[in-house]
Amino acid sequence: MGNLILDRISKSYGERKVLDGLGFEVREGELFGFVGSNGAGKTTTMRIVLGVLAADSGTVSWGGAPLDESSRREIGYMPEERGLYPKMKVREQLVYLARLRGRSPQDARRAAEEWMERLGVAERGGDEVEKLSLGNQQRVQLAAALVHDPKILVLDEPFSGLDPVAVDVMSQVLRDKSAEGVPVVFSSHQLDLVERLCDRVGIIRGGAMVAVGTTAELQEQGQAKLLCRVEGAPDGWAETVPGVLAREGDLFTLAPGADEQHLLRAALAAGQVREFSWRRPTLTELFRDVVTGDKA
Ligand SMILES: Nc1ncnc2c1ncn2[C@@H]1O[C@H](COP(=O)(O)OP(=O)(O)OP(=O)(O)O)[C@@H](O)[C@H]1O
Repeated sequence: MGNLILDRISKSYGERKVLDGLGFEVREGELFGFVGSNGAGKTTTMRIVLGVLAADSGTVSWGGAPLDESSRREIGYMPEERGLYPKMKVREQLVYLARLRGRSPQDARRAAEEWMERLGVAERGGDEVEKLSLGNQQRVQLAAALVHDPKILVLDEPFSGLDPVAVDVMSQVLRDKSAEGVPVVFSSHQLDLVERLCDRVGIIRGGAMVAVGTTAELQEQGQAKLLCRVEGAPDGWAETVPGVLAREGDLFTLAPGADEQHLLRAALAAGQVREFSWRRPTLTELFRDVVTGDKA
């Protein structure tokens, strides 16, 4: 196995620089969430890892050696523009893809059956891909990424459009693959899911990584807020409390070093205090801060 390392990747389309010295590492056995706004460069990055696109500069290595044609065969890839043959039957297609990556006919057939079963599309094995619903096509697409027993997984928005049951199935498969030691990187706009699932998260903005770490590490960098819920308080009760910088509903942002006891005392004086606790920012809040530039 080994770590997947992207180092100072740059890529321009004509005059337009899309990736600007991007670097990050997906460790073996790690589930890494790759997030960023539309057009930030996620798909471009993944296609460079795959070798479908060439970077202008920078390197991609795995286990200490640059990725080459042979090591790229060990990647399981789920492209954003799903790449199945619509007229080919599900089972045939999976066997074909596994064979293409060098698996024996028996291994390819066995793996196709196993993954169809695991991903809940076994009864559709004899159907043409185009006859499946989009969500089921996506399950087949994941099977296609897994059928050759990849040592690296790169998945472009694997969760988009899936129903909650399929999200759970997909999540468990990714967890299991990473538990086997495979570095798994996937992009997603579903940040609650990324927060729940990933060991580490990288946020890309303007073609560069602006934050990388575990959710807890990123939360350390974000500003904690105070949740203060008071019943029966008049509007504007907190307006003159020292140290309060901003308020959104029951959430208060305090000035650095401000004493939260001022707010508590004011709240007790204003009404019935039902909740009073510090709250770390969610990944969605951190993401907003980072992509709008507040913490970049
Ligand atoms: N073949 C191309 N020619 C010119 N520009 C391109 C090409 N492919 C992508 N781009 C541009 O590169 C930028 C990055 O695109 P990319 O698809 O990598 O973003 P993304 O982060 O995957 O976005 P999304 O979340 O919307 O999928 C975009 O501005 C896009 O318009």
